[in-house]
Amino acid sequence: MDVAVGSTNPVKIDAVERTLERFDPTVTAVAVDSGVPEQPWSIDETVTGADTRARRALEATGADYGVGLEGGVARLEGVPGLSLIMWAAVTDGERLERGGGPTLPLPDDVATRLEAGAELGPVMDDRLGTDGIAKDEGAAGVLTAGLTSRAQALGEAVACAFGPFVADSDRSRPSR
Ligand SMILES: O=c1[nH]c(=O)c2ncn([C@@H]3O[C@H](COP(=O)(O)OP(=O)(O)OP(=O)(O)O)[C@@H](O)[C@H]3O)c2[nH]1
Ligand SMILES: [Mg+2]
Repeated sequence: MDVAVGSTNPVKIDAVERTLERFDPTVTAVAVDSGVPEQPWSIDETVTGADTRARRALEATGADYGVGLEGGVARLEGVPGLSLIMWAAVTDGERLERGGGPTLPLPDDVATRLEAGAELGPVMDDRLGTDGIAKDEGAAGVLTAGLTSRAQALGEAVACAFGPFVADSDRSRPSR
């Protein structure tokens, strides 16, 4: 199975490789433009970024599947404060399916800086004195003290978006 990922961020490649391990995939990283701002600010923008990355990765390679992963922030109805969200899109060139990853609360000082126009990765680096945390454990790892990691969190989104292509549709349908 050939899978093209619309990013060169190693953490996104890792998320796809570890999630699809059972299919022994050949995973190719493709630099594409997400078509949305570097820091998406809504579910809509985040999902659109994931969709565009998936389509462009597939177009650029002719792989079996294109995968797009996008991180964003959003104020969610019923959830106080600013949330970190992540979405995946998978396409085989005909259909496109989407899946969401975990949602994390962002600390108020981080939210304030994002509201002023900053991007999450650099804000986290500045706060921690690190360089490139988004390519490593990510905000998801830091804000959970390692209980999850960015690769693991993104992997859940990949699994949910990939499911419709590989699940047995009869068995996955609820029986009645
Ligand atoms: O979903 C996430 N989970 C995390 O744990 C995390 N830690 C940092 N960020 C930041 O979120 C912004 C958009 O992310 P993003 O999808 O554009 O990724 P990216 O910029 O790292 O890679 P890419 O654009 O080269 O593919 C960027 O500022 C990332 O640094 C995370 N996003
Ligand atoms: Mg980015």
